[in-house]
Amino acid sequence: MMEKICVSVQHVTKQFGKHIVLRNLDLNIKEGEVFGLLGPSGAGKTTLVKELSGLDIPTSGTNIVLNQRMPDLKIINRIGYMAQSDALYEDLSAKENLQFFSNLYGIKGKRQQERIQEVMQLVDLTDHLYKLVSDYSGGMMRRLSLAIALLHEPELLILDEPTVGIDPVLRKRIWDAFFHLNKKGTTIIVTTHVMDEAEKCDRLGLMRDGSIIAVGTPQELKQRTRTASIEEAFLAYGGEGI
Ligand SMILES: Nc1ncnc2c1ncn2[C@@H]1O[C@H](COP(=O)(O)OP(=O)(O)OP(=O)(O)O)[C@@H](O)[C@H]1O
Repeated sequence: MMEKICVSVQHVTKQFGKHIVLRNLDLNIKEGEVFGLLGPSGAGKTTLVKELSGLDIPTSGTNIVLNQRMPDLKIINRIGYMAQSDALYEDLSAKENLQFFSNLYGIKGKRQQERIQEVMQLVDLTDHLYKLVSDYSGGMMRRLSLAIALLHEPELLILDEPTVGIDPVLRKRIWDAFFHLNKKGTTIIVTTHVMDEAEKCDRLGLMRDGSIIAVGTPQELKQRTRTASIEEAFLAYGGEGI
């Protein structure tokens, strides 16, 4: 079977003034995979996923997402993006936040009510639907952000450190939700520092200092470097530790 490409990063460079943040990156992400971007703080992960989400543009090179050159408004509607910091209206309830974003996506009426129920169930916040977001804990806010990213049933879900500040039990629950969506066909790109999360990905791109230093399944990366863990593999590829 021919594997379809969901994301193609082609010779992408990003500079902020003299500072080169992405160095001539090339990367293909396949449809239906869970792809992890792993690297230390400052490696350029957020910069890359922002471009893939259509929120930023490269200085040079091309990002193709779902067969279109980004940024592209039609494609943005087919992507769910969860940023590192939560973009929520804290003086509104969770439900009002969900309604607001549903309206932005053009999800209305009965369908809106159904989707709100579905996504809140998925992130296990059904009991807190009417609570003001200002009364939510940090972990609850992260889950609400995830629920919002899922409202319009995106084909591609881009998650920037989705489980930061979330305890292990909830982290597992959130990853279960990712796998559930992935089984139904959603492609997932996730940035992480967390090794056990990296191990859960189908493939990983190891990033350091604006470059992708290796790509492969967790198994491949360990085998190629004859190491026992992703962390050691990262070091063997010339990473400086995460
Ligand atoms: N708007 C900006 N202007 C100037 N420099 C920026 C800007 N955005 C990012 N950078 C720089 O780009 C580099 C890469 O940042 P980026 O957030 O992409 O890294 P990261 O791998 O996602 O790190 P983290 O895990 O901490 O989020 C950093 O050195 C950062 O300071």
